[in-house]
Amino acid sequence: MASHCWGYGEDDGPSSWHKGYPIAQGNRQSPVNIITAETMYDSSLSPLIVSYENYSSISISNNGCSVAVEYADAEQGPVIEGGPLGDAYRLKQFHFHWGHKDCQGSEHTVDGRTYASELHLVHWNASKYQTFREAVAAPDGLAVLGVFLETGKEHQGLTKITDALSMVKFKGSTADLKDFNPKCLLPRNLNYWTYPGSLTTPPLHESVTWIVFEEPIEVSKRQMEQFRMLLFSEEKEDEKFMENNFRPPQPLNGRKVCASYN
Ligand SMILES: CCCCCOc1ccc(S(N)(=O)=O)cc1
Ligand SMILES: [Zn+2]
Repeated sequence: MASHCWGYGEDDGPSSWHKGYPIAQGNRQSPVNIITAETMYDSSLSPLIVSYENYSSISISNNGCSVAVEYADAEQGPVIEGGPLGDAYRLKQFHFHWGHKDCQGSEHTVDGRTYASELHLVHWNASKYQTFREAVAAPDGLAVLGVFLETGKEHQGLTKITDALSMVKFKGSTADLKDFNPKCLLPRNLNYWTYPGSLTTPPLHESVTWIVFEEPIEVSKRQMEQFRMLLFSEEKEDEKFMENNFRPPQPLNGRKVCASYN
């Protein structure tokens, strides 16, 4: 499989990714099902420090498998540290995974429960590596914050994103999106689970320290519908709605999921 001919369809979906990316069958793949009774409270986990004050978002784009908001690569940019992290990790982009309907769409699951969507805030270890591309393949290269989305009341902060989706309907489209503060997308309670894993899309590098928040954020059904009007396809191609762009849970292979709270 040449690069970028993977997808979420019948023939190019997650069950066939191993043909082009053998690491798909590796021993620290993501996402996983988090079995809460088997998580381990780790008192040595310090609180997660989220320093998103100096954010400068640049654009929102449809890359054919999700919709992503990119951040400027600046020394004093938004970073996270603490928790399971030994270094400061800089925010590169955030994106979402969602379903055809509200009862499925998340990548991680909790005791088998799926959520309508899952937000990934992707950070790279700028203390140790020079670029994102270098970090993306290193075992301590990335840290991704996972936030579950469930349907309920409208998410005020998210409306700036959901109202911009119509501008990036087609694969390959990009629009300006300045000054979006990602902090508003985090849940109130920052209790989290953490475990060593991978990218959940090709190239599936085993380079991610996952930090998944227990508390979901609420978004409206209308906001979920706005994600589902995005297309996997380009302007000239047959219309294929972007939905069910999630990988199912992968084997833990003996990995322990640690909890930041007791
Ligand atoms: C060599 C360039 C790799 C670009 C791909 O980067 C990714 C892919 C997946 C994720 S996710 N769903 O695990 O958060 C985060 C970043
Ligand atoms: Zn993702």
